[in-house]
Amino acid sequence: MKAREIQIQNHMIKKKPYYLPVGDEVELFTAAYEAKIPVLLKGPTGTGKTRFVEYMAYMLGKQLKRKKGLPVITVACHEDLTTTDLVGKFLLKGEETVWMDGPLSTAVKKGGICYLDEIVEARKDTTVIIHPLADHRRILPVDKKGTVIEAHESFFLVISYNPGYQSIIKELKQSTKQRFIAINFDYPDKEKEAEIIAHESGVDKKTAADLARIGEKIRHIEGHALTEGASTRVLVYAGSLIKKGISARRACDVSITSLLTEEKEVRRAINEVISAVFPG
Ligand SMILES: Nc1ncnc2c1ncn2[C@@H]1O[C@H](COP(=O)(O)OP(=O)(O)OP(=O)(O)O)[C@@H](O)[C@H]1O
Repeated sequence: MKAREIQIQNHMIKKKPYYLPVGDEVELFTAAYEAKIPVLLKGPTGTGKTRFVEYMAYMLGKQLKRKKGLPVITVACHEDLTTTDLVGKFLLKGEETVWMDGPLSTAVKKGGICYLDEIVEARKDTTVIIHPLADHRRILPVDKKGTVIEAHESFFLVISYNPGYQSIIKELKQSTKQRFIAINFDYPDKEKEAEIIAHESGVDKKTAADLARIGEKIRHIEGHALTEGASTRVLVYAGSLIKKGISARRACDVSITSLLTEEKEVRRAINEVISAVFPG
């Protein structure tokens, strides 16, 4: 079998991740976890979805009295992702054929959160594999072995997608979507975003508030010119560079302006926003 690359991260969240709730997402996720209803996180890039999953894994693990939180297995989905990548395959080892679990079957057996990032990128025949796992059955059929795995008590399925990128062809099937509850992620308000920037980058409160103001203003030109506004992530990056001694204008240039668009007019508009907040 041809070697395939699949991006997986499997880790225990040992330290409490910093996460600032922006709405009722913590309560919703906790209730869904307890009711065993899988969760779909929807929202633009860099708005804290991954951080939130890590935070919830830590918090729910504590609730379950697990010292190190729940493990999180993250799979970055792409269009070549197959059910074999997720569920597992037989491998030839010397004379023997051995079975190797995929990330999904590992999480289903051992428990913890399986986070399928950008699920909509995967082909529809791959996504349907999660259907029996995502409803009351909580089972994963392993066709190649002719077996079925019952999900571990603590297994929890979380998927994410960014509606902004998607064409109609790439929409999730209704039969997939309607097995989840959807929690919407968006940019936090200015005050909360400034708090996040200050915490994550270490800049002082005033600089963090200025960066948050830039973020908000750029998002207002978004509708006309940009596919997506400046995310909290890029504002944190700008803050981190400022903290390292780069001038505020230059930091914003390399972490915000140069990334958001190639269009001169739009860049000019972004630069105006930045220079109004950080004049020279
Ligand atoms: N509510 C929040 N609390 C704490 N940090 C946040 C929050 N929102 C955003 N961040 C910061 O923004 C960064 C990016 O967030 P994250 O990687 O979770 O985004 P994402 O929504 O998963 O993005 P993508 O869709 O591209 O994977 C985080 O590393 C963190 O520094």
